[in-house]
Order: sequence, then C-alpha cells, then structure tokens
Amino acid sequence: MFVKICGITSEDDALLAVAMGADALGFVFAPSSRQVAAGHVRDIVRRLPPEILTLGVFRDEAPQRVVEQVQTAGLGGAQLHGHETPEDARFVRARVGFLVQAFPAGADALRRSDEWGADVILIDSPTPGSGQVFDWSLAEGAPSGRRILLAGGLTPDNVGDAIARVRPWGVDVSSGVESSPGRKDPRKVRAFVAAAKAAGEDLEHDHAPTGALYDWQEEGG
Ligand SMILES: O=C(O)c1ccccc1N[C@@H]1O[C@H](COP(=O)(O)O)[C@@H](O)[C@H]1O
Repeated sequence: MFVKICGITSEDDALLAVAMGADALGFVFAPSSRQVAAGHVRDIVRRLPPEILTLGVFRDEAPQRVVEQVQTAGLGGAQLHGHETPEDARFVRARVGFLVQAFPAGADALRRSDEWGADVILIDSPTPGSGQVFDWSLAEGAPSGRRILLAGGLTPDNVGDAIARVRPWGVDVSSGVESSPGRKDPRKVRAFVAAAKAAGEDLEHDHAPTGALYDWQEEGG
C-alpha cells in the first residue's frame, strides 16, 4: 500500500514522515494554511532519500506556472487538484514527468479520467485538505486497471476500513495526521502509516480480488 503524507511545511515533518514509512510527500502550493514556497520546498527536498516521491499540489494554477514551480523546487511531479482540463494535465505531465490528477468523488469526470493522461488518479472529497470524509461507495466510479489514490478525511482510525472498502493502490492524508494546520503529529503519522500498510497486506492475502488495485497488479504494475 502506497502512502502519501501531504501538507508538509517543514524539514522536521518531512523527515519524520519518511522515518515512519511514507512513500511520498506532498507540498501545497495552492492557497491553504499549508501553503509553502518553492525555495523552502527545495531546501527540504534536498534532504530526502531519492526513492521518496515528492509532489507539488496545485489548484487551478496556470500549467506553465505549475511546471516552473515543480522544477524550481526540484520535485518529482505534480498533483493537480482543481478544474484542470485534459490538455492542461497533459501539458504538465509531459514536462514534470509524473502526474497525479485529483477528482472529487462522484464527479462525472472520474469515469473519463483516462483522458487526463495521469500516472495516478486521486479520488478526494469535494473540499480538498478539509479533513472531510465522503461516501466511499462513490469511489466505484473510478476506471478499473488504474492506480487509484484515496484521500479525504482519512485518519489512523478509519484508513483500514477505507482500504478494505475501496481497495485503492494508495492512500493520501493531510488533516488526519496533524496536531494543528501545517504541523504533523508524530504519533498520528506513525499510526496512520502502520494502519495503512497493515490493511494493504490484508488486501494482498484476500483471495477475492475485485478492485482497482488488483486490476493494476494483473496488468503487471
Ligand atoms: O491540504 C491542503 O490544504 C490542500 C489544498 C488545496 C488542494 C489540496 C490540498 N490537499 C489535498 O487534500 C487531500 C487530503 O485532505 P485531508 O486529508 O482530507 O485533509 C490530499 O489529497 C491533499 O493532497
């Protein structure tokens, strides 16, 4: 189970999340209480192991500006979290090398998400970064055979149920592992990563493969 910890604002929190087993870190460039500047992110990213995927999170930003910010910060890719068109997404993907495209759960566009050409499809609540949980049955609209990242109000207490229900490729969290906006709580980060990884192992031992995770694995992902 791939685990992304989002809304990182400090080197301490970045290193903490990595030490706890996170696979990816997100840095929010969109207006937010967690917003960070490219220069600050660059200083953090330099200290991280190269295998950690680092993503800049944007919302309705001009595609060329997304590319500039990702490159300035030395990030591994972009996460687009607004109303980007497939053309915007493909422009960014071609220039930054890795793209996560977010869709609100239940949105019609989710069924057409292949058009955005993203490496990973993120399913989130309609208000990103709010800690709001959505009805997980709405995630069923996602295309099969794709890497699905699930977000939206996940916490150490509910991430296991969410994984069992949605069967995603990975999970993404911000609010649910914070002590205050923009500050991570070490105990929550540890508990979240452990619960997500344990639930992922349970999925692997489950002999009734039906979800997107299994579709992707069967295709050799
Ligand atoms: O975290 C933010 O402030 C944010 C702002 C704008 C776009 C996306 C943002 N975060 C993304 O929201 C989800 C998780 O939210 P939460 O766990 O419910 O707080 C995740 O995809 C973040 O990358």
